[in-house]
Amino acid sequence: MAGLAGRLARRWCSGLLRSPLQVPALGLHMGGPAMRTSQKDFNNAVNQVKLLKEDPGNEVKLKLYALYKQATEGPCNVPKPGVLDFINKTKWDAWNALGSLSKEAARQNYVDLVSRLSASSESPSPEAPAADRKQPESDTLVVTSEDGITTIRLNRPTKKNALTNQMYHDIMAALQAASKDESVITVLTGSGDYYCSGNDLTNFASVPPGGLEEMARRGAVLLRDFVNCFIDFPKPLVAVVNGPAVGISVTVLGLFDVVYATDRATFHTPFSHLGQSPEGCSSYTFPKIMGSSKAAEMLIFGKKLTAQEACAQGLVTEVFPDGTFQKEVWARLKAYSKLPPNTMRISKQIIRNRERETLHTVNAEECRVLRERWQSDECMNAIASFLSRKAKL
Ligand SMILES: CCCCCC/C=C/C(=O)SCCNC(=O)CCNC(=O)[C@H](O)C(C)(C)COP(=O)(O)OP(=O)(O)OC[C@H]1O[C@@H](n2cnc3c(N)ncnc32)[C@H](O)[C@@H]1OP(=O)(O)O
Repeated sequence: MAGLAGRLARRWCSGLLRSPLQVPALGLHMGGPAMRTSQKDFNNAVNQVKLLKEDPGNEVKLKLYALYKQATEGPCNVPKPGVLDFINKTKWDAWNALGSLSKEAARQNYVDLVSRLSASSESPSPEAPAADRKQPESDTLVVTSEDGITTIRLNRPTKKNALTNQMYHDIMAALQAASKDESVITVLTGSGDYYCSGNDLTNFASVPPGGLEEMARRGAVLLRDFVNCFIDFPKPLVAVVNGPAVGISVTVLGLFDVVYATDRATFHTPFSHLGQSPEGCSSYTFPKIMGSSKAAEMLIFGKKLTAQEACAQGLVTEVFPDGTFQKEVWARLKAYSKLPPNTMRISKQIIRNRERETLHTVNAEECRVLRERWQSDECMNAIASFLSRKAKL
């Protein structure tokens, strides 16, 4: 929860430490019983925050904000912002979470926190980076090439490998590079216990100046380009599904040549729960792979399949016991990578080329429909529910 709150708060937090306008004025009545922390200590701490050498990160800034409000105004006493007012709601939640903490205790906590921050900013420890420091975007995707196999690894395990907008771009770039490199097989897999939890729902949290309409337009362009990269990928493409898969990470599987899954994996396309509609060409590939009624159960009703069920439906090529999954799969892929590369590429083309145009048409149509869905109340309410932690799959 705190991690998500911090992310949502990034925009307003970014200037909090520097701009006095964003820190409410002091000079409040701070009287009352004997206090361990004087008003002077508190005022000093407020000034000290602005002089910190290192950005303490959004989580900490949110904590500082909440303690400041509690110390100066007491328990949260303003109406809760609407669910779609993500930023103010995040701030309100942080303040409200302090409950009936006294002004004195809040002031003390604020001063203690600032003193810890000042100490650590004086002697930074490279071995112990701040837990909430943002990783460089490039770390969320790791691309390696070995034994004729290029592996694209989703590397955001703490967020179940949810796909940020940056990751969509990075995956497209990685696929472009893999299509031209020396490797013969390309693999997509995930780090940690999940394969991928689908689109990062906070992608929808920062609405650009053009409003919801512009956000939906941009999303549709990005989605179309992303899926096109899978449709046009020229070499054998293998998914090594190391855990549960959700949303777009499931739908594009219909565009892979082979899908290996651990028996821990599940396959879930909860579009109706999210007020969204199918993408990744699944409206075409899933009925073709598993028949229209099984596809409907997944894509309309959001039925989650086990790995064995997905294999029985033809979406997964083979399921492996989790304990031996990595060993067995990589041994097999290494053996396949010794096969003649041109022959494999040509075989893929003859299997896929016939329907390539159809897939592009399907992709464009799915993106057009989604663009409308993203502007619907059903969709916005579902996303707001997830972001405010009321809903989870
Ligand atoms: C260019 C745009 C293209 C869009 C294409 C359209 C794509 C559509 C889709 O992909 S639809 C599917 C969207 N995904 C979801 O709805 C999944 C939402 N996540 C969950 O329901 C759950 O997190 C879970 C079931 C995947 C895992 O539950 P659990 O094991 O209990 O873990 P946590 O919920 O505690 O998750 C840990 C941490 O990760 C964050 N997180 C997980 N998934 C997402 C996500 N999809 N978007 C954003 N954040 C996600 C979760 O919030 C936790 O964060 P925290 O530690 O609280 O900060």
